[in-house]
Amino acid sequence: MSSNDFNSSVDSLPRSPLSTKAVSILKNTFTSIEEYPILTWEAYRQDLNNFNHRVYYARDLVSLLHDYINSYEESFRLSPHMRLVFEGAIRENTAEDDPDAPWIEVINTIDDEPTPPWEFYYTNKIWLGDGIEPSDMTELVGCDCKGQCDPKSTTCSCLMKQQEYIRDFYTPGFGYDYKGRLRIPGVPVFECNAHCSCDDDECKNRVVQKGRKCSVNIRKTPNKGWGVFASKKIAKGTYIGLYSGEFLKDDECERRGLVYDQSGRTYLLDIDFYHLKPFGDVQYVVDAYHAGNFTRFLNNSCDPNCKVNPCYINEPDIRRPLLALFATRDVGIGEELCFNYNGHDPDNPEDDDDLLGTKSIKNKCYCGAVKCRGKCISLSTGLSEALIHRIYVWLIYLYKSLYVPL
Ligand SMILES: C[S@@+](CC[C@H](N)C(=O)[O-])C[C@H]1O[C@@H](n2cnc3c(N)ncnc32)[C@H](O)[C@@H]1O
Repeated sequence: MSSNDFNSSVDSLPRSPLSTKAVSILKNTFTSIEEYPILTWEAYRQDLNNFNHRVYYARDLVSLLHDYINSYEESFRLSPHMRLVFEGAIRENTAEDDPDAPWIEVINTIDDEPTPPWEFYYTNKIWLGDGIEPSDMTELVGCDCKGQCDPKSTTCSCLMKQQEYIRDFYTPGFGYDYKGRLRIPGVPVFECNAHCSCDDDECKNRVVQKGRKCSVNIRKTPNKGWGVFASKKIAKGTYIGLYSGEFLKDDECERRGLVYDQSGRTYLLDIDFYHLKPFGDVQYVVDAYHAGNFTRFLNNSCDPNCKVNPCYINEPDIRRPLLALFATRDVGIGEELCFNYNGHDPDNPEDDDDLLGTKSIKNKCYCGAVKCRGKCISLSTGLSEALIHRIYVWLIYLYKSLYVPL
């Protein structure tokens, strides 16, 4: 069976109708020298017809591969060869968007299960659920920089956008340092996007969109199901992966949550960040149950080494960030990658109230951390770490402004 069979219905390409705004811009796309038209980037990029912003709808997700495998008897499904099929499916489904990412091995030294359950479509993409509109690309603003974007620029519109959120932290610049590592965990990151004129290869403000560089494996744990482990050292601030899956409205998530609660296993991750508080309660959720990548196997820890960070690329709507995982400290070879499902700071005792107040799954937590709270709840992305950092910066600022040398 050709592997393309499994991907065949994935091409839901919307032909976005040209808005009045875009049509009027189109007329200005060409200037000319004598009778020869000159196409300018400034005009070109504003014509939506020139971009192939592909949209993926959850209704187009395919389950052919796992239906096929699950139709066989257990002896076939539990054959050790299935491991290679699983690893191959990962490579196959990410070849287009993550071609340089290191191979992900599936390892089980605990029991005979060769792979995690065949219950999801492996993907790095976001699949829009029912009632979710595609991003309004007419609103996407790109910068006019040439070559690399400069973190000291006074004109880069992506930097200006980033500054709106990073200014509080008294550390001007992009969300990433020159090595592409996240500078302040929890602060939303605004990467350069498809409408920017900077150089895709050179610009340092493009990290998540370049894909995974770190080496990880999916390994069975003794009492938490499957987990994700570092195959090589991972430096603090390194991008780990995108929490991909179905992008849903919160009401659909509530409905699914009831079902998942029965099984004691959930892959629902709320889009719940401090900068979205003005919009009220959680509006969107990513569900990695039916579609997702290795990040769906990251387990909860009360002393985590990773964190979910909001990241914007080709998305003008502030309520719809991507959920990007980053290492929050240096991670050694063989160490399990985990984040705190509640997004809470493990050093903050007040977080216990929230933990007890939640209505979602409460499993016994097997994270093994010295400061383990004993309970593991549903996934959420709250950001107390960023707030603590902000308070810390304010205190330094206050101290500096009050300090009068003798
Ligand atoms: C997002 S999944 C993580 C991957 C999961 N271990 C698997 O095998 O598919 C979340 C589920 O993993 C389990 N889990 C995650 N962290 C845990 C922990 N620290 N202790 C116990 N169970 C955990 C819970 O069943 C939880 O609902």
